[in-house]
Amino acid sequence: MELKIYNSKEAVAQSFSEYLAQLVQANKTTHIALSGGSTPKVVFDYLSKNYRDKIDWSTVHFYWGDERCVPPSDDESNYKMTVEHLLSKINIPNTNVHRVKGEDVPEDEAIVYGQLLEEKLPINNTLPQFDLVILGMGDDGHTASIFPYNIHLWHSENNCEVAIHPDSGQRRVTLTGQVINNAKEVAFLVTGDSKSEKVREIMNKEETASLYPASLVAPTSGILYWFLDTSAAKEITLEQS
Ligand SMILES: O=C1O[C@H](COP(=O)(O)O)[C@@H](O)[C@H](O)[C@H]1O
Repeated sequence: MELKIYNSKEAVAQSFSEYLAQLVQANKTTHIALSGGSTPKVVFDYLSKNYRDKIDWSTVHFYWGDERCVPPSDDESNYKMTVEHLLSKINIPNTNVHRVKGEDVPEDEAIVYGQLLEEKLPINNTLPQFDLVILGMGDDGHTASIFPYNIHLWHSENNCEVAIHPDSGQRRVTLTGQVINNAKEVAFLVTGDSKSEKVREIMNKEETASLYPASLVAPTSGILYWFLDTSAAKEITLEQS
């Protein structure tokens, strides 16, 4: 695990964008699972402004680590956020964008999307393998759409599951642990004060950390990055990091 800490959200976006550009350049095709949330939005803005012509987007295929079960025109849609902040501003073929159909019946879409991953991605260790899974972490320690109260979904034998947001009751389709931990590389993007407690518990390997799905992210490849700003990282103790 590699911890990368920067002074601001913008500096996180800059560093992550450099990392992404190098990864794409090193591969003929790069399959990436995207995250929703506040930090990816800043990263997408940075990429669209600074890497519009510096990345060959035709070699990149985008998927989603989780999606809210709403139509793609809904403000809650992770796909819509990505279109507005990145996809509409770069030159990427539509055929390279593999969205979760949030408007379909969630239980059906979880199966369909799991099959799509098996068709589109290389299979390694009998499972679809992303080159990169980008993750956020909620204030409650959730990642993708696996929440502390339904942490058992992480261990599902399916590629995707339906999860329900604990407060809003909103249904979501989410990747499960077997696919996330099978990725070649996984990168968390986490910023802001409200994340610092959970970041500390996870980084310091405190007993409570096991309650949080984000603590279960441990790709078998061993390549895991946490891109943090100083606000999110402020409670990590030096000797533990
Ligand atoms: O609901 C979601 O939240 C998490 C974390 O988002 P953040 O705004 O707290 O950074 C995100 O990873 C996930 O994709 C999204 O659907």
